[in-house]
Amino acid sequence: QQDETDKLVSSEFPTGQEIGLYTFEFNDIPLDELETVKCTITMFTEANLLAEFKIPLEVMCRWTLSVKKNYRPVTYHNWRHAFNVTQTMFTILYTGGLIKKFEGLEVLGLLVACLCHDLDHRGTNNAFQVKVASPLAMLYSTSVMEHHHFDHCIMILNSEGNNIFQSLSPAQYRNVIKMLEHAILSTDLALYFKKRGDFQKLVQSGETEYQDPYKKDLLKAMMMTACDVAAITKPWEIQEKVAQLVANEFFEQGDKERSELGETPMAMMDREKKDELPKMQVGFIDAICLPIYKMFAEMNQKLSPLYDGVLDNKKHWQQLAD
Ligand SMILES: CCCCn1ccc(=O)c2c(N)nc(-c3ccccc3)cc21
Ligand SMILES: [Zn+2]
Repeated sequence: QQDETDKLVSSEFPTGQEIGLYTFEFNDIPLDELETVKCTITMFTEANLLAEFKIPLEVMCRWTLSVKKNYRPVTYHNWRHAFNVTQTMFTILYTGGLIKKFEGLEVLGLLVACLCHDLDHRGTNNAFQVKVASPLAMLYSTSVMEHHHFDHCIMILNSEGNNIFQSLSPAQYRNVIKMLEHAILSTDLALYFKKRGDFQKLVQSGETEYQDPYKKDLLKAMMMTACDVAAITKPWEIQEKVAQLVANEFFEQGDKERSELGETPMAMMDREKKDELPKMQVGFIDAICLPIYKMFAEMNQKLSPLYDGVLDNKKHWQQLAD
């Protein structure tokens, strides 16, 4: 652990421009693991967070390596998913123009929340935890996995030499931890459905400031969801690969439901219905994706590349479904 951190601290870091960090079409696939770690540190550096919050580079490197290590090598909900979600948040802020609505501490909270939002994911969803009465389901009654992801995030911050918040004042520390909990819990899609009606009203009312605490929290929650499913907005060559990863992880859960529970899994998780994937993709896009990216595009036209990306992918999936 120490030598890995030392090597990273003394290595060369790419600039955001060089690696396309500011584009919605960013593609992690050509990058190796070490490059994804360096890109993560470049995001925090170029957001001026290491300087503003006096985060020693060594602590930043050690913490980033710890976060990566605490993602399991599952098919979809792995380190690369967290890395991609974080890069999307970075681009929504800096290229999408939302940065001017937030203080530095909020930007720190949002990027840390993205990187940690699926920590220690087992490749199975909340319903599965409850069905198998997993230890996590015994701990938390709602948003089971999301509570665990937050808990795991705190555990890493409390580990020796991993506290990137070490220079924060007690008030700042309390504030950023509260923001982490809110942001990570809001990645439970069940909460997105509850909240998006209110966000829709806000966007339609022409709200542009989002400075009122309630409005700002609602915007942050919607930003977390927009980043969490952003793979659906990527160029088709990337989207079709990621969709297969998501489907395969669903199928692996379906296999467990058959073998461990003797249950027939829902269609989305039933590999025997894999030829229905294109139709299910269209359903997923219509139900979850188009609404949220349409709202963001209406809020700020600099965010329309996300909406355009989903529309393009819907066409591809529609053709495959016909
Ligand atoms: C755990 C939630 C994952 C949500 N998700 C995030 C990003 C994506 O790109 C995609 C995707 N392309 N497809 C699906 C999907 C697959 C099979 C049936 C229904 C939906 C989900 C998805
Ligand atoms: Zn996620």
